Amino acid sequence: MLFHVRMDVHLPPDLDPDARATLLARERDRAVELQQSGVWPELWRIVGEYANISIFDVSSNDDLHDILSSLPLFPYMKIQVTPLAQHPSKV
Ligand SMILES: O=C(O)CC1=CCC(=O)O1
Repeated sequence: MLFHVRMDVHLPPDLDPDARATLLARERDRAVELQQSGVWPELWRIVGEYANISIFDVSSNDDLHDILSSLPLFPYMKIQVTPLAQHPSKV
């Protein structure tokens, strides 16, 4: 099952710089792990925003929820999920 996911990151402005760096490194490691496993085939920065557009390829809604909530930045992101289906005109 494919899902289009938009993640908007809202880190607290007063977050300790070391804690911020550690959090972002953990997020990157987890994102790389999920990309290498094949469940996160697309990850794009939205120009001019601290946000991304991603495609996830997972087995269920629950699987996607578990994956998104495993992200270290999950507490600091607004996430919008759009389930995708086949388009009849796609060649
Ligand atoms: O920077 C972002 O868009 C949030 C994020 C998701 C995966 C990652 O490495 O950063």
